[in-house]
Amino acid sequence: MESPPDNDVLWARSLHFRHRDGSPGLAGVSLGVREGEILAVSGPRGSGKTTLLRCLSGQVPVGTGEVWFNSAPVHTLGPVARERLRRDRFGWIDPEPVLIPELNVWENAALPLMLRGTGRRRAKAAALEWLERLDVGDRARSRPRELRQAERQRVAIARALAPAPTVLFADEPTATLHRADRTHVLRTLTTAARSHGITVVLATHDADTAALADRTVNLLDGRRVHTVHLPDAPDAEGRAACSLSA
Ligand SMILES: Nc1ncnc2c1ncn2[C@@H]1O[C@H](COP(=O)(O)OP(=O)(O)OP(=O)(O)O)[C@@H](O)[C@H]1O
Repeated sequence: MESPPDNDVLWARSLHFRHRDGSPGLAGVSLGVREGEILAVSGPRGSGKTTLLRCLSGQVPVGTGEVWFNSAPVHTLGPVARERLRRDRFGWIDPEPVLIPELNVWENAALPLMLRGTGRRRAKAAALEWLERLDVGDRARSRPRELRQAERQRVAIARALAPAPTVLFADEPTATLHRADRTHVLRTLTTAARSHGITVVLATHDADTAALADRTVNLLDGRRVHTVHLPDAPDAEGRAACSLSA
């Protein structure tokens, strides 16, 4: 078995994935993510970005292929070990914020730290620090329903960053935000990741968002491609231009 390169924090080889209903998800994706890197996974809707992030983060078991984290196999782990890995080493941001309505904002942001065993006081301090950085510190005692959507997404991002995960998976984290909010939140996220050495895998179909990353991997129909050029208007045949990788 080929071993992953030492400086890749995540490494995947020939990932194939089919959804439960038989829909194709991934068709032989290989990639490496270097430590501290911000990697954009780009491609049009339905190209497999979310599926790839879910496979890399151990949310779902891969069909065939390998996923390695810090030179240890993830693809051979059972559900409990994968769950522990996700809790202790990974962070996740969904396109839409999923917060617990019964908890206030700081409790939501502190929850992953407390689940890892951090005491309530320290978890609260870390949560408040990140909420401040994301400009929602003044909403710390509010319930999620009292916040605007953009504020809720900032809370979800603070919650993902507070435990300083080794790898943060961000699935279209600013897709639902207005342009001004989007730029600010993305810059906060990438600056925070760089200053804390957090590796980020960022799924996006937006070229401006991908431009903030160190490197971009393009997907189309569950495969890696060299380029995915999405013109403003569809070309003569109504399709985006693309070229398949070897
Ligand atoms: N749970 C599911 N069951 C069946 N098919 C699915 C499921 N989730 C995704 N798919 C299909 O798998 C393919 C890849 O979907 P995926 O969500 O990974 O793409 P994506 O690039 O993240 O798209 P988007 O930008 O719209 O989120 C699509 O054809 C999609 O319809």
